[in-house]
Amino acid sequence: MSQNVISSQDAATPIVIVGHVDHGKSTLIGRLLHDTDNLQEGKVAQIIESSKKRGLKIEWSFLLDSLQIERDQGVTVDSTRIPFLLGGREFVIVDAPGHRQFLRNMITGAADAEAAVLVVDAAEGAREQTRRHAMLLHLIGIRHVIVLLNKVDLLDFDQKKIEAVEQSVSELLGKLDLEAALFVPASARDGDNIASRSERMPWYDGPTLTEALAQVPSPASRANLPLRLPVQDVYRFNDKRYVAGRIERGRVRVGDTVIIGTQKTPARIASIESWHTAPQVAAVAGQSIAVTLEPDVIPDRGDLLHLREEPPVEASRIRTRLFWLRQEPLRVGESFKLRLATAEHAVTVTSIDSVLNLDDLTEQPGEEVPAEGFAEITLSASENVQFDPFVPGTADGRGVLVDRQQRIVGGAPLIGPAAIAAGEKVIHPSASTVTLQDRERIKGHRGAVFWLTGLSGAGKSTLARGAEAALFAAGLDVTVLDGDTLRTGLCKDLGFSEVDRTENVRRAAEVARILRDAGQVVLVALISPLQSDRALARQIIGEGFEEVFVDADLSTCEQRDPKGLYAAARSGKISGFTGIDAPYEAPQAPALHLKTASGSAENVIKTLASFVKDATALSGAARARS
Ligand SMILES: Nc1ncnc2c1ncn2[C@@H]1O[C@H](COP(=O)(O)OS(=O)(=O)O)[C@@H](OP(=O)(O)O)[C@H]1O
Ligand SMILES: Nc1ncnc2c1ncn2[C@@H]1O[C@H](COP(=O)(O)OP(=O)(O)O)[C@@H](O)[C@H]1O
Repeated sequence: MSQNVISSQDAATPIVIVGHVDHGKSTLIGRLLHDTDNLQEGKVAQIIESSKKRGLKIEWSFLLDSLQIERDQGVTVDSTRIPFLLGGREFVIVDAPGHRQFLRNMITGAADAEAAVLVVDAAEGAREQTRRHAMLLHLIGIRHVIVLLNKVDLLDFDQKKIEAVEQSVSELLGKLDLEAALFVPASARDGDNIASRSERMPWYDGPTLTEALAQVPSPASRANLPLRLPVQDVYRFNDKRYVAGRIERGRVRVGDTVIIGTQKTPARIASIESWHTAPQVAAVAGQSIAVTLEPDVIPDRGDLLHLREEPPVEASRIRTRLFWLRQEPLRVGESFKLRLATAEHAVTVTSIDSVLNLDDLTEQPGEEVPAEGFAEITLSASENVQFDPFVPGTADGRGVLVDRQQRIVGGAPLIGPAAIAAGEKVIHPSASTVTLQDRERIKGHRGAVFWLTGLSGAGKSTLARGAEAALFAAGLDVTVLDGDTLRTGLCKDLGFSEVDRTENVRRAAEVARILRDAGQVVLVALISPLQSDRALARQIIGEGFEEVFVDADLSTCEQRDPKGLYAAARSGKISGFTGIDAPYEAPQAPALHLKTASGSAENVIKTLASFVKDATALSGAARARS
């Protein structure tokens, strides 16, 4: 390599350690760090001291408790990363506290590993979590699995017994389509076959754990992969235009012709520069550089620079794995930004293809992805997206979904282009480029839905219309969706059967959601008698749904009978009337409870209007921006 070629650093090899509770994971980590001389001075004394206090010999698992837990910012949770050196090679132990956190960390890139140690108590054999962890390793795409058969002292180091356990674990892994690279019989507590060969198992001639780790292939050198240089910034300096970015993979040389983004403009690399160095002739993966181009084309932030012969995948419909982080479930039709390296693309979820049940790890078709759910979905982008399909342990295809408030709502590794199946109903909802913040700034308040529920005659329409007038006068953009009004148009095909009422609620909720997304304050006045229907409305609307109980008892409503409907129901002229011969389920915990059986409507209208005003007020920071 010539002097003025910038080289990338060799990365540490991340190893994830998993195992059923009590099978000895923590003890193994403690023992491994100790036997490989990776413990800071004083740590061993500390462990001996705490073990003594509890009347134990040496309890290596105490080490984990005393190690500093690193919590990365953002989406990272409970990720413990412990660096250690083995024969001059750097490793990082990624501790996986529970399968959900493990999955979350792996998907969002917080814990990246290509190799795993699966700890199995040899006396107990594979247990439920062993199966789950193995399945997750398979799902994540971990290729190199070392099975540590721990606590073999409990089997008296007996070759036959140990080989029988090996056989049964091997069968289990086989069923999950996972193959163990190695089985190491060991006792983590005593140190047998961890960093030194056990004298108590002369029959075993395979590697110790540290020898097995040394055999784990190093992370592939990214410098030898096809060039990917995502544009981070374009700026002018001294009359020259510089295109800046970090080389994700591959290498670039002065004189190379690169292709820029989906517009596919070719340009020659005229020079390569980086901070505090003389101009370079070449640079490789891991380096942040600025290049000048000939001709002087202007790429956009997020454009991928690559070589013509080695293009990335390009697609607007993308099969995507998803780990869903938002509390409210994900549904088809929702729009997000897909953040991929420096690029951001507007995307919409066009289908939820399968949802993984985290309890039994079966994949099933699903209508929605629950919080912390794992699924395969199809994303459709408003333009072509360039990417390399997801590979564990690399930055490839590692998308993240971001909502309108710039919060990360899901890890979304991109798997590949999604084919259109024969007969499939293909929809491509478009995503708005007007942000919620823009709308709030213009309107001076938040969008939200206030869902008024109550018996016929309880006062829903009176209160909603009264509050509408007051709020409008106060400058709010407010709309009322009233049952009777909707039933003269959008819902005129619906009656009052349970199915029709559910559909009525669904349509009203969908309309309310659109209006809320447009920044409006929406007052919905529907009997919506069933809890389950109101739960559906809450789910459709998501954030900004407030349930308001308009509460008057049946006899008051019947006395009022403003439309003569109770009389008609009592005399049998209409059937299935709410409160008479159809159910009404009162809300259990409404955001606002308005009692309307006595007192004037005006006072209640004031209460409702002021509740709405408070709930839709912008925060100080948002007001300051507007
Ligand atoms: N069988 C039966 N049960 C209840 N209500 C009936 C029925 N038949 C007609 N109406 C009139 O329809 C209005 C209720 O419509 P909604 O759309 O609010 O009802 S629902 O949410 O679908 O249950 C309701 O209006 P409100 O009095 O404003 O609630 C009635 O005027
Ligand atoms: N405190 C109150 N709040 C709301 N309405 C009241 C109140 N007191 C009396 N009313 C009367 O009750 C009737 C409620 O009818 P309406 O608003 O159509 O109910 P709903 O839409 O729930 O069927 C109206 O005639 C209204 O004037």
